[in-house]
Amino acid sequence: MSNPLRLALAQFDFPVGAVHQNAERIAQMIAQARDEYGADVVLFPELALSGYPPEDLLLRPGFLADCEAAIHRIAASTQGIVAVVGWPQAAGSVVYNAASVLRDGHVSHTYRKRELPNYAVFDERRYFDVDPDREDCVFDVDGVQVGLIICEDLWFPEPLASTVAGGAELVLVPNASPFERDKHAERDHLLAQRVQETGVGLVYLNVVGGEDALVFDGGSVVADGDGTVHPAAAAFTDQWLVVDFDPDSRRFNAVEWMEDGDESRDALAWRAVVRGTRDYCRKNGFEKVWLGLSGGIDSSLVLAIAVDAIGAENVTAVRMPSRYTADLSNDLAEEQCRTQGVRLLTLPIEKPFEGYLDALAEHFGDRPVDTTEENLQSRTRGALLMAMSNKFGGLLLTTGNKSEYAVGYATIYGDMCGGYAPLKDLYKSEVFALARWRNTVGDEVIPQAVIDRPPSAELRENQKDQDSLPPYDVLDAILLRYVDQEQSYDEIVAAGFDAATVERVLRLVRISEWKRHQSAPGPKVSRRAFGRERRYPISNGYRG
Ligand SMILES: NC(=O)c1ccc[n+]([C@@H]2O[C@H](COP(=O)([O-])OP(=O)(O)OC[C@H]3O[C@@H](n4cnc5c(N)ncnc54)[C@H](O)[C@@H]3O)[C@@H](O)[C@H]2O)c1
Ligand SMILES: Nc1ncnc2c1ncn2[C@@H]1O[C@H](COP(=O)(O)O)[C@@H](O)[C@H]1O
Ligand SMILES: N[C@@H](CCC(=O)O)C(=O)O
Ligand SMILES: O=P(O)(O)OP(=O)(O)O
Repeated sequence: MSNPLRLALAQFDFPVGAVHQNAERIAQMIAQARDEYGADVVLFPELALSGYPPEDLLLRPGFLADCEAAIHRIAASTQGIVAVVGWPQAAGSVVYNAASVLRDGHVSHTYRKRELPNYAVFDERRYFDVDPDREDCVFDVDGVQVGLIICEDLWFPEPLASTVAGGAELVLVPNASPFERDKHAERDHLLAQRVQETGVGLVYLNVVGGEDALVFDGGSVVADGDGTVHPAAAAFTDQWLVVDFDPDSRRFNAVEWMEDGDESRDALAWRAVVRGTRDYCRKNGFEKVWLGLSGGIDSSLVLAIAVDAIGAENVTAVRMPSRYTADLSNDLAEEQCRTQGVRLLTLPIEKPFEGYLDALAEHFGDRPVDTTEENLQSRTRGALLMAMSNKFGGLLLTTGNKSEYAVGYATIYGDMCGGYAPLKDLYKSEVFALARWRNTVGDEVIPQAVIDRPPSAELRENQKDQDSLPPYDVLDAILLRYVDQEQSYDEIVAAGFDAATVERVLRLVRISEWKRHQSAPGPKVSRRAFGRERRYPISNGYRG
């Protein structure tokens, strides 16, 4: 009979680039895991020391040297416990995505990741090398053989199989796996499969927190050697997870483990956009946010996200009526702010808009009114909102959704003004669904009338989105196939969509690439987000 091994897993946020602060925190956490939880082993997420993804910071020799110095400082303070810490390890002219085993004041082992993800949001081969020796990492902790692999290694059978062949009874897997709707089920399936292949106990620890356009959900999990995958830890929640591993049965027993209350797709998506917004503000030094509130669904949802993210007292909504703004728009904006306790300012745009028109009149002559004047209203709002954020501080949130970004249905330097776009990776149909879901939790923060009214830019008399775009259910279905699933024009038409509509939508997506290149970041929620994941050329001759 062997004694159980106590493991403390640090499901926390380790901000990118904050090497010194991360190192200090990691050292404190190691002591806490030992003293408060009596842990034998404490595990940190992938590249916890540098944060993930450190991107081109990895090209700076000084950054790599700081990481190396920090890992040795942490090691020197590690006594009475084994700590596993992820960091970027430079060795001559190459860099490894590494995790080191720290104990008794020194680095006892360093494992180098073998499978470097280079797809979707990942570009690890730009920065890291694979060690040609591909050595496994297995170390002894109180008679238990503990193995170590890193994130993508688990998605291939070989690294785990060879670690187990090297004697591991328990394998630690630190991760930096960004949130994506539907990924949880895939992860659980993967873990079950690997455990069934090897019979080893598996610890999957994921980092948590928003980092620009990525949000890491945590959602860490352990799997027994007999194939049982335990319930995941609460997603988007910073917490210590403490488990005992029994080497005889190869089973885990939770000591401290908070699970999710609601793991539905909408609940997770909500928490992703809220966490992404909160962490973007926090990591960039913003306590307060601004937004233009129109009485439409997008700005209404962004308001609710902002309130959940940083608190009603830190949000200012601005309604900015024009000659085309319906009374209902102004009333609904007021109702939302009242329900949520948000400060509402009113800044009519009529006068500055008139001023622009006057200034341009001589040059425009008798040219007919067109989208120029429509966009000018949006730009007037953008200029005023940026002025408010300049004068009083705070971040302007921009309210565009994935459907609008896809087809360029937004005014550049107008409503696209702003530093962060919470809805950027949610199609309009998903915006509606999420608004309905949010209303099921507590107060009805998005008035039903906002959900029911037809979307409108209100930039001309009686304007409706549907005058210029296909109905959103059709548009989003085409976009999902074209953008998220990489289907061709022929495939989409073969699926039953009207050929002329498909051609129009695909053309709009193509010609608005330049707008997306200039757009604010927003949290990835889907399998194929614009930005670092879907990188298309602006000048692009491909049709298909
Ligand atoms: N969400 C909404 O409901 C909403 C809000 C505002 C505007 N809108 C709509 O969005 C549309 C915006 O109109 P728009 O796109 O013609 O105006 P825009 O001003 O956003 O973009 C047009 C301008 O972009 C520039 N441009 C075009 N292609 C370019 C390229 N490849 N590289 C660099 N610059 C380039 C040109 O200078 C052109 O004047 C309008 O139909 C408006 O009603 C919708
Ligand atoms: N009347 C308005 N008051 C404040 N903010 C507004 C108003 N109209 C539009 N906005 C802002 O612009 C975006 C995009 O508007 P669409 O209605 O989608 O064109 C909106 O979300 C507000 O932030
Ligand atoms: N396939 C992995 C790769 C992550 C990584 O190696 O960082 C994921 O998405 O979770
Ligand atoms: O951007 P909003 O809030 O004005 O929503 P809609 O475009 O649906 O009117």
